[in-house]
Amino acid sequence: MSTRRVIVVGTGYVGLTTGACLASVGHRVTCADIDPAKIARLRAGQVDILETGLAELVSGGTASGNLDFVLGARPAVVTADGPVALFLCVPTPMGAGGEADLRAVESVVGEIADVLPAGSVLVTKSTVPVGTAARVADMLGRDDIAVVSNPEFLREGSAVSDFLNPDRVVVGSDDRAAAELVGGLYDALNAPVVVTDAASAEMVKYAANCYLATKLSYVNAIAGLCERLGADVEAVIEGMGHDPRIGRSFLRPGPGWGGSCLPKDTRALAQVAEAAGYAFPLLDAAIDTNLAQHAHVVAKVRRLCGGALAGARIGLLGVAFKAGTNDLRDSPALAVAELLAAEGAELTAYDPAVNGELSRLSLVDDPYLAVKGADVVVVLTEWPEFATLDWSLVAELMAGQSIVDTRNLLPLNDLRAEGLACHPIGRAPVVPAARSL
Ligand SMILES: NC(=O)c1ccc[n+]([C@@H]2O[C@H](COP(=O)([O-])OP(=O)(O)OC[C@H]3O[C@@H](n4cnc5c(N)ncnc54)[C@H](O)[C@@H]3O)[C@@H](O)[C@H]2O)c1
Ligand SMILES: O=c1ccn([C@@H]2O[C@H](COP(=O)(O)OP(=O)(O)O[C@H]3O[C@H](CO)[C@@H](O)[C@H](O)[C@H]3O)[C@@H](O)[C@H]2O)c(=O)[nH]1
Repeated sequence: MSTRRVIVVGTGYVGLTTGACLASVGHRVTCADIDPAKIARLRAGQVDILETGLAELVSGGTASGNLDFVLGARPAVVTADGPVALFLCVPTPMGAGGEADLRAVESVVGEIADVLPAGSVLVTKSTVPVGTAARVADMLGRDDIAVVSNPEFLREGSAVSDFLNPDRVVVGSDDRAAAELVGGLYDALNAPVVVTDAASAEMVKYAANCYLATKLSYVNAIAGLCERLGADVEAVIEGMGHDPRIGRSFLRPGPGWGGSCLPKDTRALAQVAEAAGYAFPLLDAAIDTNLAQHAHVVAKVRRLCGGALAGARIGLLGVAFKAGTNDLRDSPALAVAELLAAEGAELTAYDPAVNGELSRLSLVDDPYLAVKGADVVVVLTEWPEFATLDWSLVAELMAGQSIVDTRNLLPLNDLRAEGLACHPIGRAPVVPAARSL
């Protein structure tokens, strides 16, 4: 089987990064999307998402002739004059019962089934449950097309760098030659390539994301216990992280994990396990611990407001689900905001990457406007600039003195010096000498 062309369907975080990066290593790539406005903007070199280096790769690819943009998957496929590797990078959001909603995947497969050139490979890069490659092959009904699972592990905010420097490339298919062919598209990246069957490749993605989520729920639970017992989670992480079996990465406590992937993928695997009659209490507990972490942050704020949030003015620093992105999908900051608002708190928020309208809170374009008049300020996203605010000015602007730092980001002694009390996660509060809280 030979493949001359790459087509990427879906130009979001994964699709646009995949298309632009594959073009940058020499492949001839056409990116397709269902959204006409997005295609028009991409043709004009405009990239909507906040990803370092992506706009440059898009303009470089367009200029070199290696990258172009087409409205619709079918029109992109019919222009191909020979076999293609077609990457499905469409959304697989959480369905009503927690399951992965595969309607976009199925819709694209239906759209292209009869026009895919013989000898092509259909690659599922969207995160899809075990068995989807087999189902896609059934839907295609073509024995001249191979289906390969090639899950993606990039993180938002560092998508280009993650894609171009992957820890590994996973390709799975019941047609080994097709899997190797897709693995070969990544040759220029010099990454380890794991070649396996389709079901195992699909499982790798959920196993990895659910492991990461479980690791974070574990560290958040340890942080909660540290608060009760008078230990310092930062020292605990340092002590644990030296053990290479544990590692230092992905061990930061926070307001809970969120984003467009971990919440939906944990729920999807839990749903798959339940449907298979397989008890997976560890995964259920990781999800429940995460919801409890949002509530834990709210309880801290409530306590600092004297036991009731009704009418309290709360300043929020950060609404994105993590620093480096403007993505709000399943943001723990918004989950916390929602709970605070439900108890009657009045919320003003600032995020350096987010503007526009949000329900339940007033979004301002200056951190000092967010803290002005606040009884309590809560840091919810780890933007580095929050660590270097003018604490003297913050103290002057706030109505109260308490800051809840859910990312353990702030310079505790600088805050104390300005008369502010800082309440981190998993470690003792640092309060001004004259005050007792
Ligand atoms: N965001 C991440 O960090 C990340 C990382 C790894 C894997 N994934 C997985 O990759 C998949 C895509 O995620 P994303 O974050 O890139 O999504 P996204 O929402 O950013 O982008 C999806 C794109 O697909 C387009 N689309 C939807 N239906 C279409 C159709 N029928 N035809 C053509 N285009 C269509 C949308 O217009 C949109 O531009 C999901 O399965 C997700 O779980 C995401
Ligand atoms: O030590 C840490 C690391 C992360 N987080 C939080 O965990 C969530 C997820 O963060 P991250 O994994 O960096 O973001 P994503 O971009 O959603 O990436 C995850 O989800 C992607 C989509 O499946 C995968 O491809 C990536 O490998 C996987 O890391 C965010 O709310 C972070 O704030 C912490 O609280 N502490």
